[in-house]
Amino acid sequence: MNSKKVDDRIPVTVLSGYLGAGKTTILNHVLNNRDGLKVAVIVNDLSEVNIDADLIRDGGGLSRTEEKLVEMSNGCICCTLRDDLLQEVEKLAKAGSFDYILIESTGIGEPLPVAQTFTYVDEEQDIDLSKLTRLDCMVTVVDAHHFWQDFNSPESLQQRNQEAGEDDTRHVVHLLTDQVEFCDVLIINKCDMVSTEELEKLKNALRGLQPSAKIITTSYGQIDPKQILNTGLFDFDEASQSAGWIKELLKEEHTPETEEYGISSFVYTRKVPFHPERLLNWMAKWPKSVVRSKGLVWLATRNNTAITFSQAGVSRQLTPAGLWVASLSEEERYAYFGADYPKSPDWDDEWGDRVTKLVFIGIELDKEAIIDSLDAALLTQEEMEGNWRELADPLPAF
Ligand SMILES: Nc1nc2c(ncn2[C@@H]2O[C@H](COP(=O)(O)OP(=O)(O)OP(=O)(O)O)[C@@H](O)[C@H]2O)c(=O)[nH]1
Repeated sequence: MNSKKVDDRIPVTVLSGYLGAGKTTILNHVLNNRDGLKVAVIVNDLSEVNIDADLIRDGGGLSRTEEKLVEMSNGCICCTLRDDLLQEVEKLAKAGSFDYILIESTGIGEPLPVAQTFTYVDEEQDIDLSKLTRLDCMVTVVDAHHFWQDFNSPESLQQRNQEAGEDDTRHVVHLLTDQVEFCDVLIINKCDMVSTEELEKLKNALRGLQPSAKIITTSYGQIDPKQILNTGLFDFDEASQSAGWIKELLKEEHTPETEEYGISSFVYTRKVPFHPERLLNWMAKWPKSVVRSKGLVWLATRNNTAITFSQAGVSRQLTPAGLWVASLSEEERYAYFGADYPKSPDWDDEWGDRVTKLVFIGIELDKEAIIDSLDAALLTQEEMEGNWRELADPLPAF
């Protein structure tokens, strides 16, 4: 007897990617080459008028009787329309008449919360999509022609009138980074608009940001549908850890330089705090070769607070991440963690878990110059012995 378990859950592919990257073009191409699959399509548009839905209705060749196009407008499926997405997908899956669900997210949508919708049980609505559906593939589409312009832009979505709501303070580069760092397949579209050399450079940089995804290059979305349908690629834990900076941080052994694809990355680790003013001066003269960096920073003047450092393109941020475990009293540690408080691998008797640990990803990185200039921003021996509170600190209070 064949004991192989048949997975009868309906597979789902989600397309994300910044505005105008080519999601609808790809979707229509895939629909026109769907090889008999009965497909339900969900198209999400931030505005009231769902233009993409019209384009798919006109260009996707969906059967009016056997297939379905669901429009989700006036919001984003990763936030305001999340509940509606749950309900729509549940309805489609329960209908039992489709072989596949294809979702096109809005250009300003983040893929991670959409993926979570398929993997977590929604207690409030009592919907567990993981019983009905199988998230097959998270796809991010990148515009080869516009990528660098957007990635290097200091603009926020609000400045471009593209925000999801009044409290949406995201910058374009953060959105692009979130989209690229969370996917199984990365489609570089509009390759007709760049030279071979430019494309190679872009591919290298994207490979550094996202080392796990399959990268496909195309023009006008002319991909083989098999590359994004029934791939079996999605795995939540893997996707959550697929960003280049996480991979580098988790590596047990740091291979000195990965010259593969011309990209290199390294981790800068120091158990000496930074002088805040010198660190800010260093950040102001940002090394152009660095595409992405992220990690934790130990600042002398904020000795109790671990600080997250995140850079993508021209955007650089220092934000509080929480207290160092070492800054807590024994009673506080007990209250937070019980008898066994976590000791990170970087723990030492003098400073506990305080550490600076930064991942740098870039093209043709001058690693030694970066390390030397960062070292010059650490406290000197003399400063280590002085009063840290008196050091110049231009950062705002957290
Ligand atoms: N030159 C060129 N143009 C393309 C390519 N792919 C799509 N386009 C054009 O780019 C524009 C945007 O494409 P869409 O497929 O609508 O992009 P989208 O990501 O769905 O856009 P939004 O829904 O606004 O986020 C359209 O005018 C397409 O015809 C391509 O590979 N090369």
